[in-house]
Amino acid sequence: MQVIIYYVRQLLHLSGIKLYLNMFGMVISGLLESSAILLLVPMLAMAGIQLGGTGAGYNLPMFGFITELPQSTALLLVLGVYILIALCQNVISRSVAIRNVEIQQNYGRKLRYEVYGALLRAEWSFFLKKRTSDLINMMTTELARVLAGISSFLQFITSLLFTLVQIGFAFWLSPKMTLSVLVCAVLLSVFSRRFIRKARMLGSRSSLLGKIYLGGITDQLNGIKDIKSNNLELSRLNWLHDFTGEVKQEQLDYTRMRSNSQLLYKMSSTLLIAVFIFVSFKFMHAEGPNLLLVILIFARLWPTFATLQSLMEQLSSVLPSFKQLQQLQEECLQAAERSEEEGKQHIVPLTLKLGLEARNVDFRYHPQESHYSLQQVNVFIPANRMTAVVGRSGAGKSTLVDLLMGLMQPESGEILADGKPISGEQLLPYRRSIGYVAQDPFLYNATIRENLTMIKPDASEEELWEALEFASSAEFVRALPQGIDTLIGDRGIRLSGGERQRLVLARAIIRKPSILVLDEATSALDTENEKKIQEALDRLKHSVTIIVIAHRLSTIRGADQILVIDDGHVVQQGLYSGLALEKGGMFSRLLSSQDEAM
Ligand SMILES: Nc1ncnc2c1ncn2[C@@H]1O[C@H](COP(=O)(O)OP(=O)(O)OP(=O)(O)O)[C@@H](O)[C@H]1O
Repeated sequence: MQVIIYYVRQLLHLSGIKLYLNMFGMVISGLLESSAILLLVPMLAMAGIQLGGTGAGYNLPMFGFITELPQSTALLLVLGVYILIALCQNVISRSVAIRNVEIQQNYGRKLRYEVYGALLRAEWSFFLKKRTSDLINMMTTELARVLAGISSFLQFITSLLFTLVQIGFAFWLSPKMTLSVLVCAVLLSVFSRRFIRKARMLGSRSSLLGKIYLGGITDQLNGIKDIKSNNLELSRLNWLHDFTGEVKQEQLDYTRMRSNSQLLYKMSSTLLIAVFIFVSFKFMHAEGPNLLLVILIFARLWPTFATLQSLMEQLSSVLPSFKQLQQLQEECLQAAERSEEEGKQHIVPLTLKLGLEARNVDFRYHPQESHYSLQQVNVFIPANRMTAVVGRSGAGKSTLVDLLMGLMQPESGEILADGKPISGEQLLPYRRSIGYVAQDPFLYNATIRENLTMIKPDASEEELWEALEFASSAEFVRALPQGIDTLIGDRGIRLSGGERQRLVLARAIIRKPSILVLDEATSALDTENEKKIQEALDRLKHSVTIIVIAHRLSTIRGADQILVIDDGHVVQQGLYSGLALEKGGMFSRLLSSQDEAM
C-alpha cells in the first residue's frame, strides 16, 4: 500500500484543495442520495401515508409540522423535498465527475511527462539493458493501470467516508441493528482477505502476460519480412493461439475471483436480511415500518461494504503495476546522465577546437563479466580532420565511437573534448555538436521536411536543399510525388536502403555539426553515390571533425588518421599508405581479406 500512497501524495500535491473539495462533494452527494430515499419513508409516514404495516411512522421531530398540513399538500411538499434533494445530489455529482476527470487527467499528464522525461534523461547503456517493448508496455498499459489504481484509491477513500456517514445514519435510526450489521461485516471482511491476496497474485500475472504479449507481437511485426520469407506464419499463429489461451484463463480466474467475492457479499446480504426480519418479527414482534427499516439499513449499508471490498480487490490487482513503475523511475534516476534542469536550459553547441581524446579507457557492457569490450584505449582524434576506425567484426569500433559521442561513460579512464571531460554540464552542448549517421539509419514516420526540421527547426528552404544536395539526395527527393513533403512511412520504409542512408546523412549535416560521426554510412550506396559522398566528405574534412567506422577500406584512403582496433585494443594507428605497408599487421590482414572477397 505504501507505494500507492507515494503516488497519491503526488496527486494531492498537484491538485491541492481541489481534490479535497471533490472528495467532500462525493460524500455530500452520497449522503443526499441516501437521505432522499431514507427520508422518503418517514416523511411519507408523517404525511399520513403508510407504506404497509400499521405503525405510525418514525418520530422525526423536524418533520412534525407536516402532520398539521392537509394530506395532499403534505404529499406534494414531501415529494417536492425529495425532488430538491435529488436535484442537488445530481448537480453535485455532475460537477464532481467533471472535476474528477480534470484532476486525474492533469495528474496523468504529469506522471507520463515525468516518466518519459526520466527515460529520456537515462544514459544509453540503460536502454541496452532494457527491452524496448517492456518500456512501451510501461508507458502505455502499466501507466494506465497505475492511473486507474489511483482513481480506485480515491474512490475507496470516498466510499469509506460515505460508508461512515451511512453508518452514522443507520445508527441514528437503529443503533442495535447497525451494530449487528457491523459485526457481520467485520466477520465477512476477515473471511474475504483471501480474495484480496488472490487479486494481487492475478494482477502480477496479468502484468506479466501484457509484457509478454507486447514483446512478442513487437518482435514479430518488426521481423515480418523474416517471418514471410521463412514461411513462419503458422508457427507465429500457434504462438498467439497458445498465448491467448493463457490470457483467457487469467481473465477467467480474475472474473471468477471477483464474482465469488461479490456473490458472497450479495448472498450474505440476502441471508442476513432474512435472519434479521425473522428475528425482529418473531422475537421482537416488530411490524411494518420497523421491518422496512431493517431492509433499508441493509439495502443502504451492505452495498457500500461490497463496494469497499471490490475496490480493495481492484487496488490489489494493480499493486504490481505501481511497484514496477516506481522501480523504473528509480532505475532511470540512477542511470540519469543529466538533471531535469540541465535539459531545460538553452544549449549552445560546443565547437571542437583541438580534438577528442580517450585516455586510459576501459569499458565492459556488464561489470560482472570478465570480458572487456575496450581495454586501456588511448587515442587522440584531431579537430577538423577525418579519423577512420577499422577492425574485425566485434573488435570494439562501435563501442569506442559510442563512448566518444558521450552515449556511455567509460568504466575507468576519461573521454575529453578539448581537454575537458564530456560529462555533467559539458554533455548536452557536446551532444549538440554531433551529427550522427547510424549503420541502420533511422527515420521518423513523417515527411522528409519534418525529418530534417526535427534536427534544425528554423532551417530555411535553402538550408534544407543544401543538406539534401550534400547527401546526394536532392535528385530523388525532387522526383517523389510530393517532393520534400512526401511521407516516408514507418522508419522510412517507402525508401530504398541507400535513399534512407542519404537522407540520414542530410539530417546529420543540416545542423552544421562540429563533429560528424558516420557508422558505415556509405554501406548501402552504389559506387556512383558513394563517390559523391566521399567527395563531399573530402570537402568537409578541414572544417568538421569526421569520425568514420568503415568496413570497406577503399572508402578511407583519404583519412587523416586510421585507428585499427582488435579485441578491444588499439593495435595500429596511422595513415592508410603507412599501415598498408606494415606487413603482418592487422590492417594489411584486413586489406588482404577484402581483396580476396572482391
Ligand atoms: N549491448 C551489448 N551488450 C553486451 N555486449 C555487447 C553489446 N554490444 C556489443 N557488445 C560486445 O562488445 C564487443 C564489441 O562490440 P562492438 O559492437 O563495439 O564491435 P564492432 O567492432 O562495432 O562490431 P561490428 O563491426 O560487427 O559492428 C563485442 O564483443 C560485442 O559482443
